[in-house]
Amino acid sequence: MLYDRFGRPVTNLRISLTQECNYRCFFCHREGQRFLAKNELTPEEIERLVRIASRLGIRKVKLTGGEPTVREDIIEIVRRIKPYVIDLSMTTNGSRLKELAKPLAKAGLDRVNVSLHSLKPEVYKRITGVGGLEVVLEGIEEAVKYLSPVKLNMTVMKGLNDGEIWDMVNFAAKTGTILQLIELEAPREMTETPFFRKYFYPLKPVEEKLEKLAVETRERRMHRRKKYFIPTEYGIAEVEVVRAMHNTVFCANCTRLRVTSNGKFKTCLLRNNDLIDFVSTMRKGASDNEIVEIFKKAVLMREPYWK
Ligand SMILES: Nc1nc2c(ncn2[C@@H]2O[C@H](COP(=O)(O)OP(=O)(O)OP(=O)(O)O)[C@@H](O)[C@H]2O)c(=O)[nH]1
Ligand code: SF4
Ligand code: SF4
Repeated sequence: MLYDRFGRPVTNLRISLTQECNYRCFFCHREGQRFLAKNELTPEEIERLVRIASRLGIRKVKLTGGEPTVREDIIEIVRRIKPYVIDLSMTTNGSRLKELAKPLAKAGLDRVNVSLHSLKPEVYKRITGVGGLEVVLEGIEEAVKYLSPVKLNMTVMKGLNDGEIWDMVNFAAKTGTILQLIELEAPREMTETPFFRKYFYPLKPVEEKLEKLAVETRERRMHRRKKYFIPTEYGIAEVEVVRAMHNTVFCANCTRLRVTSNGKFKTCLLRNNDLIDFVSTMRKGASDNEIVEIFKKAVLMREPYWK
């Protein structure tokens, strides 16, 4: 197991497979990547990286984007890396889940997180820039059959979807999914922008209400996020709250290292000076041990963002 200078173990890799996306969500953080040249990692390179990571005790991998399912070789990637991974998940906008849920599960994907910021077609379109809510709902229905758990990611934004939180709680119970309520987040220097001020919707009061209503509460190791079990007319809804802004506990319990789609380690979502290239070395014929050294260097550069 690798530990950083703050005693935080690195147990997860978040691999961005591409910067491309078929949506245009106006608040998109693109996993903290900015203006990268395409140069995407190949399935072989991703497999090699994950195999080396497993030697270092990293057995949880999340595939992200952009939108990971726009890669035509997504099934191959999942199939190649599953042998090294205990918990293999993906975060997706859900637009291709209807046709991909079953083959992805067959290839070895364990679970999926689907962005679902609204149940109203017009609001969904305003947020994603493209619409297509119906297809995503069908994709979620299909995903529940083959992947477990299916989580719904709802980024809550003032004046847009903040009135839909409780509808979404019911929807999660009804569909047997887990709801993640996500507070809008941004690097320090952007928190005073008109954009952020306009849409930031603090989830603390919502969390206090969930706390009161919950029949049970659990705490996850990662980020010490709380999970609430809320009774609804459809049964119990599981609700997680992701509140990263100014949250020192969240960062103190951050156990993930990011990998950019063009082959660099990225130590934190919100930093922009933290990239360590590994793919150039890999492409020059480096040994596994040389890649391990780059891994260690990246882990030693990790620092909690809010502290
Ligand atoms: N600041 C920060 N925010 C994160 C981090 N991980 C996830 N988030 C936020 O949580 C949102 C949802 O993340 P997902 O990709 O669905 O994954 P997750 O919920 O973190 O992971 P699992 O619950 O294990 O599936 C992201 O869009 C971010 O806004 C992190 O390490 N740091
Ligand atoms: S679906 Fe995800 S990657 Fe695509 S634009 Fe929206 S937030 Fe960004
Ligand atoms: S250090 Fe904090 S802000 Fe950075 S990735 Fe980890 S949890 Fe997110």
